[in-house]
Amino acid sequence: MGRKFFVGGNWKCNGTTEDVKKIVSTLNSGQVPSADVVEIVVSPPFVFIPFAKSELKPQFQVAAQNCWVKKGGAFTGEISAEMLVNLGVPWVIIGHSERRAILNETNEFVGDKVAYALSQGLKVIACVGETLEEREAGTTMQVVAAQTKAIADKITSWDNVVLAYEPVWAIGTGKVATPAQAQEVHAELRKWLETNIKADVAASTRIIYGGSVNGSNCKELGGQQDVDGFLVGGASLKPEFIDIIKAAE
Ligand SMILES: O=C(COP(=O)(O)O)NO
Repeated sequence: MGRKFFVGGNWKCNGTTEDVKKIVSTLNSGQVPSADVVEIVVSPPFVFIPFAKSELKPQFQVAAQNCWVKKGGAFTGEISAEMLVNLGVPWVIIGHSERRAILNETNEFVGDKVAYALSQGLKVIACVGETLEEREAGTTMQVVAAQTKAIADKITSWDNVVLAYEPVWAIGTGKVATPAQAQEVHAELRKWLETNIKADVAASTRIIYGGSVNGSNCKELGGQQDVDGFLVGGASLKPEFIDIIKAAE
């Protein structure tokens, strides 16, 4: 398979300058596996990106949590992909369920954002995931396939895309998906890529899980054949994030 394990930390809308200094210090002093074993990307709020990027050890890459859908300009409040590239930020998270739900980001808008970010040279963590209602209705795969298709329809290469499956009902709830639930959807997503894109894209694309990952559940989740890592929220703000990264071993 040869997919390098990938652990992302999504700090969301959290932190003060003091908090960030503490998190950076904890990460820099953590004993993590080597860069040929695990790829680590932490995603501070925009305002802390320059500090975090300058203070973190090189093994900790930095991501933005979003970027605008086209070239910058008269879009008050937005941050453009060009600005992130100019800052030397290599990654961006796009399509997080909180943005889909709260800011009504549609599948097509997310697809356009992923395409534009890639076109500017950014690497993208693209998020998909179903709500509890959608899972209980038995429509999980239809939902995440439609979300993935909306991205696939707009891009020409998956080389710089990591797909994050984050069931909405597991985000911030403590109700983590079981390893079997995660593996089932990851395997279906990989099959979707094989059927609709190309076999080598399916084999090489990292599909990571997010939703209440912590130091206790990460090992079993990460041991699933099609779980290539995590996108961690709450626990990425705590020292246990180092333990989660070690699940790569
Ligand atoms: O939203 C998440 C997961 O958040 P939690 O780990 O806090 O469930 N990742 O992007």
